[in-house]
Amino acid sequence: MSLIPTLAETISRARADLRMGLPVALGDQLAAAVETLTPARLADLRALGRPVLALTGRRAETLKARAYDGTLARVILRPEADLAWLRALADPAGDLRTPMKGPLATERGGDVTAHRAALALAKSAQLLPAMLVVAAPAPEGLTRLAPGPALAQLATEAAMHPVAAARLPLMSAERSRLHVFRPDDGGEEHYAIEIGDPPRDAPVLARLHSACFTGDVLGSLKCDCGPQLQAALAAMGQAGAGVLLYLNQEGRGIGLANKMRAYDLQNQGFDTVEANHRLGFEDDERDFRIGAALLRRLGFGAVRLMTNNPRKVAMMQAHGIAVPDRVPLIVPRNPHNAGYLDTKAGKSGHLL
Ligand SMILES: Nc1nc2c(ncn2[C@@H]2O[C@H](COP(=O)(O)OP(=O)(O)OP(=O)(O)O)[C@@H](O)[C@H]2O)c(=O)[nH]1
Ligand SMILES: [Zn+2]
Repeated sequence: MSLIPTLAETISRARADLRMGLPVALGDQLAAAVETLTPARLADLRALGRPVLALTGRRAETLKARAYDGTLARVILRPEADLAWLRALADPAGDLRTPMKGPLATERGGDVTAHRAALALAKSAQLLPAMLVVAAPAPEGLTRLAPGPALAQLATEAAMHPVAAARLPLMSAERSRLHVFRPDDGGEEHYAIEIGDPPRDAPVLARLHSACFTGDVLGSLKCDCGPQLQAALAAMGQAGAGVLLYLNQEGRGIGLANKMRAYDLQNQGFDTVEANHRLGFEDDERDFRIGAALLRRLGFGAVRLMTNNPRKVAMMQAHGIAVPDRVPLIVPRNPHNAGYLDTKAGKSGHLL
């Protein structure tokens, strides 16, 4: 029956629920995001059973909590644990000011599929990956998911559909078209800027640009995104042909709010990679299959990829796009981005 939501559609609802502060049912567990939880909902969840706080292994490492499940830790709540305590475990902003939150006891053994699904959902909703999970039947009206299939679906590539396209003359290239793509799972829209009329049977000059509101729009000096965006468009304009994908994966996939949390940690002395880890994220949470899918949808099978990031090259190749050529995209350093560029070169393997 086509009017019943599909698994992908139900996941989209679950994302929206978590962002609103509503718990979702994952099999026989209820899961709520600590970031959006209210005192009333915390009290009601506690009344249903014995909740644990699911954290990523990254966050657990900073908190010195044992992650018995590898990339996941389940912190046991003490009787006096309140929302402020949970928030302090979820959000590293106050780690240096109030370092002693523990010692934290963590659970071992048992099935953690629901906890893993809960953390994957939090990340895909661009919330802090800290989820309160309690074994309890779902009250009427909550979104329900089977945790195993939900996890598998989250790892599945959403089909991207072209929605609209129009001519858009740019300063760097007058003959340009902007295409808008929409995934079938209610996720973010992404854009392709096609410059000139690149032939489909030859490698196209291409850039996979990840959204950076601060760099692209505001001209932030902290990163190299704005100048890279302009330089890529200028090079394509000069060459007379190219394709720039503008992927809405702000902050390497963690979203602008979490990126600002990461910047706050960077102001406390951590580098860009450490900041992501302290928040509970991997250094790069982007899904590069989207870029490959868009290139394919536009008819391109081979690219001359403008990037300094060898991972992007490897990801394109792994997802069926040939990369016969890598074109470096070096932009000027300034006192604010020097540390960031050094970390990308030193820790993330960028060729700068
Ligand atoms: N989490 C996080 N994201 C950042 C930070 N600085 C910039 N970004 C994001 O990083 C992304 C920029 O990466 P890109 O320039 O597309 O790619 P790259 O991996 O640096 O590789 P290149 O192709 O060589 O530029 C954007 O989504 C930015 O919002 C940071 O300190 N923390
Ligand atoms: Zn940036």
